[in-house]
Order: sequence, then structure tokens, then C-alpha cells
Amino acid sequence: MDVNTVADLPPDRRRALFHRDAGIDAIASDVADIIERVREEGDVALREYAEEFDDTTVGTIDVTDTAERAYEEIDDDLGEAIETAADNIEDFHERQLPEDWRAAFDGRELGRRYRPIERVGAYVPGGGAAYPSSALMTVIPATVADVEQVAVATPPADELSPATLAALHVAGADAIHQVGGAQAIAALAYGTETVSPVEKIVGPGNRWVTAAKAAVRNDCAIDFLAGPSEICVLADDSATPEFVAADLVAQAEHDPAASVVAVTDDEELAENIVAAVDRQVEGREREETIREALDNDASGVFVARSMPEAVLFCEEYAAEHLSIQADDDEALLDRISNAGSVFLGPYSPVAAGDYAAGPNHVLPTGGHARITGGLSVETFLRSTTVQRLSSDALAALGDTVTTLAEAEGLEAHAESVRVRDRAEYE
Ligand SMILES: NC(=O)c1ccc[n+]([C@@H]2O[C@H](COP(=O)([O-])OP(=O)(O)OC[C@H]3O[C@@H](n4cnc5c(N)ncnc54)[C@H](O)[C@@H]3O)[C@@H](O)[C@H]2O)c1
Ligand SMILES: N[C@H](CO)Cc1c[nH]c[nH+]1
Ligand SMILES: [Zn+2]
Repeated sequence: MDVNTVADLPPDRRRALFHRDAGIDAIASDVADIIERVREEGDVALREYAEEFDDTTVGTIDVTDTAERAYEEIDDDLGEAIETAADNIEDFHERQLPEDWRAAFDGRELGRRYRPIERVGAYVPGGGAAYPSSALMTVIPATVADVEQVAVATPPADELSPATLAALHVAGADAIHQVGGAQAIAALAYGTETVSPVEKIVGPGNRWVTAAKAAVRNDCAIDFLAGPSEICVLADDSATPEFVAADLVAQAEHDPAASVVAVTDDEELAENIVAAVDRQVEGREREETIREALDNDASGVFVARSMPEAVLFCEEYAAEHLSIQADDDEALLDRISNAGSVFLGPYSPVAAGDYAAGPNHVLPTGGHARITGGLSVETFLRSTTVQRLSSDALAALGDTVTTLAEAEGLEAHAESVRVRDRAEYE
């Protein structure tokens, strides 16, 4: 991990940072082949890919009935942690449920109503580490939205993670399939003998999962691209280097393709963050993954000439997670628009939000925070508008509609209004 000056960043480094893609584009054609094979060969392909990519032989793909037992058998401490996290996530997401509404607009009765999508697929990662937290983060908002069928795909293993299965039980998953990577996304999008196709796929994953979501999105809705993890820490001289470093190392631990950056106006702090990172990485269980992530071109510590310049850097980077560790964090927050989730102050480590604070940890990566927020109850709802016009309200609007219809050359549209103005139909 190196220290760089924001003002002197060469164009290729700016591209690596601000147009980062975590290696997703490079595997698009391999992913297309995997998807094609799953569409042609169904479960046979899923089993063969499990041997090839997950190094395991899959017996039954549908493992739904193992979740309850896993929940009963896990340690009490783990069970309690899952329940506490689940309660906090549920509380936060219940606040997001929108109300149907109707209102009068000059005689026009207009409104909006919300209904859940019927069949949703949730991807719960599990290649390098098990992700019971992602089980809670994907399935709970779907159940809060009242989705009828939530089908989960999670990578196969000789022994599936009991914590993930237990979390899926607590969250209320309806079906659980052991299938991972691009093949899981293909199975959820198009169906196989065992996996029923869904209407929308949600959830995070590595670059294989993310590239596959991008590839199927014309045939099956997706939430957004939630790929290898990212963090940007915006810090001033009040920040504690050990805290900043710990947050960078934590997100680096997810994936060699993770992007972890810190930006500050204080050169000494930048040097101290790098030194603290070095101290913290040494001897870590996932040291190799962390080092690769820290050393990739989309990671680094950056020195800006001022805090406004540091804020601009954050806006351009558009992080999945933005941590603000600075004196006037609320004033800095006011100037930020592009971030999946913002963590304010020294005692709000991203890891708290990853697991248990309540907000969703499935968040847009690769700069997609410029255009979308993270997973929410709304992700699982579709809205329908409703309109009722009285004859007076239609009469009041008639000239506007017919004039615009004629301007568009759509005479039948105009006539469908005029016909209602004739006495014989009353
Ligand atoms: N953005 C978010 O909201 C968010 C949230 C949680 C986790 N994540 C990310 O999820 C990811 C989890 O990654 P993971 O790898 O542990 O689990 P994963 O479940 O995402 O991926 C594992 C699967 O990848 C496939 N795969 C691996 N190597 C392959 C290859 N060479 N060719 C084809 N397929 C291959 C395998 O099929 C395997 O089942 C990390 O990148 C983490 O940062 C993101
Ligand atoms: N930081 C991840 C999102 O990028 C979420 C997570 C799950 N477990 C630990 N962390
Ligand atoms: Zn994390």
C-alpha cells in the first residue's frame, strides 16, 4: 500500500481508482460460456461446475431441509448473535415499508400502491469464507416486503456452513440450493431441473457472481452490481491511524480484488496509516488476500491539498462504504452524495454495519453508488400508480390532453377523450 498525492495521480491510476471494475470485464466471455452451459445442461452442469470450481461432489442440490437442524445444533453464542443481528436488520428494514396512498388532485383521484415481487433469488456468498451475515441481509428485507418465495443459492461444500444455514432458517428462506458462482446466477435466472427460475436476483458476490448478474439482467431483473468489497476512509488530522488501518484491512480481507482507500489532507496521517496497515497485516489468517487487495491499483492512501479536495476524491470514487473519521464529520457528510453507506465517527467501524447495526450490507460497488443505493425493502417491491377521473375532472383536462395528442399526431388518443364528452354516453 502506497502514499500518493491526489493532484499528481497519473491517468492510468485515476482510471484504476475511479473506473474500477475488479476484473469483471475480463471474465465476461468465460461467464457467458458458464451461463450457456447451465441453460443447456441444467443440473448436470451445476454438478460438474461444483467439482471444477468448488472442489466438491454435490449429492442433493436442494438442501432446504438442513437449515432447521443447523439452527438447532449451532452454539448458543452463535445462535444469539444471529438472532440479535436479525432483529436489528428487521427493525431497520421495517421502517422502509412504504404506505399505499391515494390523494385528490383537482378531482383526479391518484395514488400509488406497492406489491411484493413473487419469486426472488438471493445469492449468499461462500467461496472463501461463509457469509451468514449476507443470508440475513438478503432474505430479511425480502420477508419484510412479504415476497412469497425466496430461493437462496450458496456455494456447495463437503459440509455447508452451519452458521449460514442457521441464518437462512432464522431469516425465513423458502428454498436453499447449494450452487455457487456464475452457475448459481444462471440457475436462478433460467431454472434447472431442481432450481425454479425467479423474477429477480439479489445479493453480493465475487467477480464471477457479479459478471453473471450483469450478463443475465436482460432476462431476469437484478438488484445492482454488488461485487468485491470497497472502503474509502475520509480522514483529517483528528483520526486515529490504527482505526483507519483496521477498517482498510478488514475490507481487504474479503477478496484480492477488493479496493481499499483512505484520503486525507494530512501527509503525516497518511504515512501513519500505511505504517499501521503494515503492522496489522503481518500474521493475519488471510494475509495473502489482504496483501493482494492492498497492493492492487484500486487501493492506496491519498493526500489531498485540502479537505474539499479530499471530498471531491470521495465523490469521484463513489465508495460502497465511506467512513468519515474527521472532526466535523456532519459538515463533510453534507457535501457527499456518492456512497452506498456512510459510517460517521471513530466508533462506527464498517464491520459493525457488515454484521449487526441494522442497515443493509449489500451495497453497490465499482462506482455504482453514483446511481443507486443498497439493498432495501423497495428492492423487493414494485409500485403501481392508480388514477380515477370524474367526468368533471376529465372535462377540465380535456383540452390539454387533446392538444398534446394532436401535437403527437395521435388522433385516436384525442378521440378517446372527446368521445366521453358526448351527451349520449351519459
Ligand atoms: N458488495 C457487497 O455488498 C458485498 C457484500 C458481501 C460480500 N461481498 C463480496 O462477496 C465476495 C465473496 O467472494 P467469495 O469468493 O468468498 O464467494 P462467492 O460465493 O462470491 O464466490 C464463490 C464462487 O465463485 C466461483 N469461482 C471462483 N473461482 C472461479 C473461477 N476461476 N472460475 C469460475 N468460477 C469461479 C465458484 O463457483 C465459487 O462457488 C467477495 O468479493 C466480497 O467482497 C460483497
Ligand atoms: N463488507 C461486506 C460488504 O462489502 C459485508 C460483509 C459480510 N461479512 C463481513 N462483511
Ligand atoms: Zn466486510
